[in-house]
Amino acid sequence: MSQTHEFQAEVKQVLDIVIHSLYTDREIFIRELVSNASDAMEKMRLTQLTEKEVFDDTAALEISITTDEAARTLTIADHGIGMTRAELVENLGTIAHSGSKAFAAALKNAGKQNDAQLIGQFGVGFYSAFMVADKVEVHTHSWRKEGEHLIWTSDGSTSYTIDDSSDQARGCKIVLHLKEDAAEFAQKHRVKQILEKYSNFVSFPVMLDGERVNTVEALWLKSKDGITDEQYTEFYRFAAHAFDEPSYRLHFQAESPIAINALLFTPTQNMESFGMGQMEPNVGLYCKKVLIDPKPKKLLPEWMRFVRGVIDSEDLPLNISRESMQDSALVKKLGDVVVKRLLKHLDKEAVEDPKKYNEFYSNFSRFFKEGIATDYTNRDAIAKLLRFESSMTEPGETVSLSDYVKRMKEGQKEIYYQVATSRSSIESGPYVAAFKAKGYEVLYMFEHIDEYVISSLNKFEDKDLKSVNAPDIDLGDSSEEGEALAEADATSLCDWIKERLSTQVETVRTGKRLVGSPALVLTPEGEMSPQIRQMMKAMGKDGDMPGSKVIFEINPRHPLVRNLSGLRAKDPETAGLITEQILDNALLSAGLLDEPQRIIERTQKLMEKLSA
Ligand SMILES: Nc1ncnc2c1ncn2[C@@H]1O[C@H](COP(=O)(O)OP(=O)(O)OP(=O)(O)O)[C@@H](O)[C@H]1O
Repeated sequence: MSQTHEFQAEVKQVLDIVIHSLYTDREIFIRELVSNASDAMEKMRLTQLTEKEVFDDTAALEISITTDEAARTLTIADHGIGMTRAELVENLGTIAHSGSKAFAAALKNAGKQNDAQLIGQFGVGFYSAFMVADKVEVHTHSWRKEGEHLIWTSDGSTSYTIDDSSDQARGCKIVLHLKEDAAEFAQKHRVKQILEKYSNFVSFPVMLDGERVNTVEALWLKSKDGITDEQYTEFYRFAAHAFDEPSYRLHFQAESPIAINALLFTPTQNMESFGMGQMEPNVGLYCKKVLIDPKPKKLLPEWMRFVRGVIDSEDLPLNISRESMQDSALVKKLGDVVVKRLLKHLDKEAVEDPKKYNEFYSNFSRFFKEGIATDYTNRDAIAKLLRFESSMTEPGETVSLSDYVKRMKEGQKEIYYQVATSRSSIESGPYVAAFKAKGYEVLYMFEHIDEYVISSLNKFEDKDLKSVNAPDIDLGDSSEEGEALAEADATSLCDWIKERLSTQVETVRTGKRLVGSPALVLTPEGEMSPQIRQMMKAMGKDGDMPGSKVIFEINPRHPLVRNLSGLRAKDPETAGLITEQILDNALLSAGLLDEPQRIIERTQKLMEKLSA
């Protein structure tokens, strides 16, 4: 029965670009199709361990590639799991997989001129066949006995058809009818040259026109000395279906507490930053070269989902089912060892080449912060990998918590930080000046989640992490010069302010930590901090937040405050307006000013008075 289906809209868009853009590196389609064939056979190998009823059970697990120059075709056949009718529709008619999803998302944000570049960055999996072919046939039979022999055909325009096929084998046979300008891919020597780059990573025989082109070897089991950087990169791209360069790699063997051969990579590009939702875990679990699970969920902690690669352990029982594997103590131990090694490795790399690490970190910091909040076991090691700007760094440069602690001043007991939207809002605000005056470094954090992350971390190397706007910080007397209000005057001014602003402030007091600014506000202990409030607001949850009162600290040395003390007897109305304005300025600096429009009216009044 012949059926015609329309491609999903996103697929049409992707295909349109694949077909029409002048992409220079077209040969990658072979890597994509061979890697799909290899994936399908890895899945088959697993299925055979648990399923008794398998169609065409004796078919050899190998990839056969055939070239036909006269017919201008290239055929890639495997005996993997194949596809049912529904799977054909789902897998080849919609954007189901991560690479193309990210590509489609990036397309939305990019101008037309970048299309070709974009394909280079993401890859489009199966659809890359249409870069070189004007017709693609997929003959397939699923491993399920009740499946049908089917042929999927398309010219890559708007639709595809599914017909019955006379082909009798399990798996997929993909026939590419090559475009005139892609005739080279029907030449055996050309295809061989391409296959040589990575066919050795395929753990099944790869046959080209009946001749074996690969020696099956698992790169991760080889000694590091015999592997070049190019081979590592090719492997990363092949195994992770990636198109970027790996940023870091870790290749190690260990015997105890458990036998491990691991080869791990971190990407350069953060796919989640393209607005395409969460990545799946992507480190395959093997036992003696046999894939047990391509995407094991509980092997590495969830926040490490950006890591790619392979973990192989001969201690794992081969017939372990995926479900019981996830809860196995052995797998947990395996994960623990690998995570520790990887965190240590990143820490070492970060110290050796801070510039490179900073670049990596700027793309992946979100994952590390998620790790701090969710991965209690590894929290301290992850904390070493965090980086922040600070009062002692140039804009854009960062410091680690370890370096912060190393350069803490004598007598300084805590690690100080401030969360705000930008460096300039921190530096023009009233909080940091007193810390700077004492020579204490303040970490600058620019994301709302930082507050939450830091409160989960709480301590680093036994030092408390403390926000500069915590109410209980005592820096001793500040070094600011200048005459202060007499204590009695200051107390009576505080009482007067408290009375006027009682709906907004809980306490009014003179503060020692103020340098150069007239006042600041602090959030009382136990109240929601400004950053958490903003986070709630951003999530639309501010409706049920109680309006909280603040602690208002005034600077008895500041001329404005000293003048105010006298003015309140002479001209209470102006003094009142000025006091309200000082409070609003302080609330604004703290990110707590909810009704900024009231400032306009008040400054208007003040200006009228001034100009009279
Ligand atoms: N040879 C094959 N045998 C069985 N299924 C296949 C084969 N080739 C492709 N598929 C199915 O089609 C889907 C889409 O393939 P495609 O290459 O576009 O993406 P992918 O390999 O899943 O994703 P990515 O390249 O991002 O890892 C695959 O996930 C798989 O389910």
